[in-house]
Amino acid sequence: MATMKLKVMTERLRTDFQLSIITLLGAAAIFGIVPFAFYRFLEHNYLAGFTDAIISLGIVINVVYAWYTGETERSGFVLAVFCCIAAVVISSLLVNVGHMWVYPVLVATFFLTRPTAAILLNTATIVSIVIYTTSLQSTESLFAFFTTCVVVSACAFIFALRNEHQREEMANLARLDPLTGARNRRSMDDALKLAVSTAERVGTTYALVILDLDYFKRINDKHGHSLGDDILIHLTRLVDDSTRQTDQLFRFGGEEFVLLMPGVDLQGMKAVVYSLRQKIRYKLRSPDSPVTASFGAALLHEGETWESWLKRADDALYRAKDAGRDCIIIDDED
Ligand SMILES: Nc1nc2c(ncn2[C@@H]2O[C@H](COP(=O)(O)OP(=O)(O)OP(=O)(O)O)[C@@H](O)[C@H]2O)c(=O)[nH]1
Repeated sequence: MATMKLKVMTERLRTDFQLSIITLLGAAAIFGIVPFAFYRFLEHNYLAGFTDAIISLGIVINVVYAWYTGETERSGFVLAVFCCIAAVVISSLLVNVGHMWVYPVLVATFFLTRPTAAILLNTATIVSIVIYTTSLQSTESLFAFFTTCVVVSACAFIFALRNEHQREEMANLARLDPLTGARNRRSMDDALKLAVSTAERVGTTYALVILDLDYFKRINDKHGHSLGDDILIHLTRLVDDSTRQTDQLFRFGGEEFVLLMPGVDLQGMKAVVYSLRQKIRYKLRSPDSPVTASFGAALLHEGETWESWLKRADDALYRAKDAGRDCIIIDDED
């Protein structure tokens, strides 16, 4: 049981970047601040000791909240605000050393919350410390403090931005087909599962269309793979431009695509499929002939699993191929 829980926690840390950052910064803050809280009490500086204790408690509550609710965005923002306030309070309480705590806080804000919010929080923190702290009296020390804070914030900003960009790219690589930019098979499985659970919960209707280009092997063999690739890319654009923003296109296999459409009934599904067939016929061309596609379509039935829904659409596609290609079979019309 304990091993199972540990496994789940490790998996959450591995897959949820924001949660791992909140936990890591939380742990670092606790290990860094708690010894100081004891030290302040021992030297009878009770105000600073209580402040350190309250800061540690606030951080722990925030980390627990993030783990318990999964609301890491809100928790990260609250933690960033809390750490900034703590840095200002500690700077004004501990003359000479207090303002040193601001540096890790200025870095942490960029990892806890969005860049714009972090910039605003850092600016407010730096200005408040310059106003309230008594240890920065000379113009030189004020200037040095201000400059180092800006340099630290700028470095953290650039690093956090690059990090976010790389994470987005990696997420896209895991989700998208590299040739066409359509979503890949893995995200299709997730989307179909989500569609089935949404239909059960709120009763949304869903349509599924599988389309497969006809005699694509001949096009490849006759005109080369790179022309085949261009046709696949063009097809993806054509379907994207012809469908709603809420519709999702997935590359199911080589020249086979799946279109998932929420909020669509039988008439709506037929209208989309017939119009797609026309557009493919007239807009996709190999050098010597038009390109055509066969379609299998099915509406999601009540209580049905996503696997059986996909199979009905796939069976309809096979019947469309058997019927001579360039053909549409709607499963729900049988
Ligand atoms: N250019 C290109 N071709 C691909 C890609 N993926 C798969 N294919 C080709 O798609 C062709 C699919 O051939 P088949 O499964 O026989 O299908 P088909 O020729 O379209 O015949 P029907 O579907 O029965 O009409 C094969 O020649 C594959 O090499 C790709 O990414 N790019």
